[in-house]
Amino acid sequence: MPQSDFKRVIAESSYVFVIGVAGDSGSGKTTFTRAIREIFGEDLVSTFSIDDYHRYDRRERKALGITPLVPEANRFDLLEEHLAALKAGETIEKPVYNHDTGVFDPPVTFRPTKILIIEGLHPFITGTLRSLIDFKLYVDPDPDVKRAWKIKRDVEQRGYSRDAVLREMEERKPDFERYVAPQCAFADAVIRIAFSKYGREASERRNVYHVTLCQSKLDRSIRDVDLSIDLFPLLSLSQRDFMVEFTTEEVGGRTMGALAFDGELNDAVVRKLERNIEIQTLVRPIDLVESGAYLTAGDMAQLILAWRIINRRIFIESAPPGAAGDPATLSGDGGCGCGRR
Ligand SMILES: Nc1ncnc2c1ncn2[C@@H]1O[C@H](COP(=O)(O)OP(=O)(O)OP(=O)(O)O)[C@@H](O)[C@H]1O
Ligand SMILES: O=C(CO)[C@H](O)[C@H](O)COP(=O)(O)O
Repeated sequence: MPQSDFKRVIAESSYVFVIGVAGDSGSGKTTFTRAIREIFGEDLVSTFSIDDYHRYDRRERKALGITPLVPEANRFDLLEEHLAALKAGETIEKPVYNHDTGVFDPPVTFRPTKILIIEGLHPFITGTLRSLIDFKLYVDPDPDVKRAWKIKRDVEQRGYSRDAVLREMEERKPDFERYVAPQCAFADAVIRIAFSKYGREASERRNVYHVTLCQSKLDRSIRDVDLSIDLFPLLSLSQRDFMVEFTTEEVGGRTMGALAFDGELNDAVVRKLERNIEIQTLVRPIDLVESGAYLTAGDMAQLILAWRIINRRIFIESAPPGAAGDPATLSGDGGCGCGRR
């Protein structure tokens, strides 16, 4: 496929490309989904949370003594049915779980766009769901990062006390380990986030984290895809600390490439990468940071993931019928190395 055709091909194709984002509550799924939506353009991307497919409202869960992480507390059969319909380009009547009230609002009409992102606790839990998702991402912050994020959000924005947040996190832990964490074995990419090696203050004040992007290996090379990172400006312009490291890791019984970043990078290092994504998506401008500013390890991971998603979408378009599934996505068999809680 020639460069710059990505957005046109997507718009003209009937294919609905589904991205699934899995992770615990407060792990950064919504934040990441928002960034991907910005990169691809609001017109191409729609998204919903699979919290809408809870079976019980908050009071009922309390009466039953179960958490929303237990599979039985969710309507995966309905989610499978709806996702299949959306992939076929059909409109659904989607349930709505209201986090402010803890009960269900009336269903809403939901129309798919050419890129659909579903995010939540269990997007990869059944084989049917996995087969309907084209790109699977598992978001995995370290426990102390997740605790800090969740306390900040739930206390400041949702009106809970610090103790209530900590108590709930503790109560959910066993179900998280049992039902959510094992899904990372099915992910094409896992993002791990830890506090920065340059100090927790850098994380809390400037959003600088140590981010590791674990990706399944591609079994093919793709024409017209160029992941350009320019190291020259890093050597000549950067005045801040930065590190990049590549290792291989066992994740969910598979070997994944793990690219770790920490610190802040001069924006010139990724200008070529931004421009390449721009040329492919026709979304302009893709400017994660102002010129002369610094971008964080998290921004870097988002850009690389966006590129990886573009690769997958291009592959589907150019692959012969029946070859669209990436073998790497189908090999997960539990026993995951993530979810280190
Ligand atoms: N990459 C990030 N960098 C800094 N802070 C982040 C990042 N991702 C998430 N956070 C912080 O963590 C909080 C929770 O993130 P977010 O709402 O994206 O999580 P979630 O997984 O969607 O949670 P839930 O499922 O409970 O809605 C955010 O309010 C934000 O403050
Ligand atoms: O895990 C969660 C979100 O991913 C929530 O705990 C779940 O959706 C229930 O929501 P609430 O606590 O608002 O009743």
